Amino acid sequence: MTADILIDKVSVKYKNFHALDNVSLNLDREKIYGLIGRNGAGKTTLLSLLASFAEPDEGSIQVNGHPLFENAELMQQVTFVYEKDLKEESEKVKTYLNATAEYKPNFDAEYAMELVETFNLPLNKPVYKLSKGMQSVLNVVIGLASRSPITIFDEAYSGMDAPTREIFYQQLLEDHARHPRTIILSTHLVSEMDYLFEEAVILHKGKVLLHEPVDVVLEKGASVTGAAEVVDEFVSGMNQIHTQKLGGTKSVMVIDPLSEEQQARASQSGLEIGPVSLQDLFIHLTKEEGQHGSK
Ligand SMILES: Nc1ncnc2c1ncn2[C@@H]1O[C@H](COP(=O)(O)OP(=O)(O)OP(=O)(O)O)[C@@H](O)[C@H]1O
Repeated sequence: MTADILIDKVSVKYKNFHALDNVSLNLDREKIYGLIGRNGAGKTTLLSLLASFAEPDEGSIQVNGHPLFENAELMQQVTFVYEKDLKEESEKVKTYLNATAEYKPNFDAEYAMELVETFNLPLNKPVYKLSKGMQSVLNVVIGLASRSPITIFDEAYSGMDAPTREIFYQQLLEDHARHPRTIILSTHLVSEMDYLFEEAVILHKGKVLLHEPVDVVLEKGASVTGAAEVVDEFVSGMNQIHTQKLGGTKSVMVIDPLSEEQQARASQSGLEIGPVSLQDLFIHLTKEEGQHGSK
């Protein structure tokens, strides 16, 4: 089974505050989604609904055309990986993994053992004695080996060091290619993880600000790099969202898409044109009045 998710006009309220405000999203099966948003944007609230931890106050969520909430069969198809507190877990890693496998219908024990070796996870250590990073690894191993049609990683990597995260990203891409499924990655590590995403969803103050394929997002603007004075002249009058300067070289992100004529002119002037970065676009789109970046 693979899964389509239809989130239709969903709102979640805490007293008068809307954590989610009329959110509609259609998530196609087998894609990898990046869910990004500033602190408090509503990411975990949304993902908790997909994990059936709660029901929306308004609107509905359907998976493959069936309402998700309290649907035991569909809930079995969802794995929600988050920074779970494991300090009460006294059983060994091996026992913990075996126990998890029992309620995950697609769990691949052989793949779990491969991951244990790859990440150097100590099978005979009690779970509560694992370092914070290794506890994240255990959560992530369960997420990958569960092979659930809907797999959600909610900032599940914060404890992991950079080389370990890199192994996770590689495993995720390789296993997704072997066993395509819907994967949602919520993260603040946008520039590190953007290459994993097929589609990006930006949540802002409980609303969907953007939902588009990443390659379309990257065409919304451009980075212009070259000799500072040539760059300055070229981008003059354009909507500039980020500037970096190193010696005489300057790189400016603009969010005007460049015409063919402009691209030709840039290359004649010795300028290098690249895509806009998802992170810069995200910062730009969610900037509050009065907040300034490195411009
Ligand atoms: N139980 C609750 N009671 C009241 N407000 C809540 C509750 N849970 C979440 N909120 C509020 O809802 C908003 C969205 O929270 P949420 O945890 O979904 O954000 P997030 O995008 O995951 O943030 P972060 O990136 O900081 O983890 C926040 O303003 C938060 O304070």
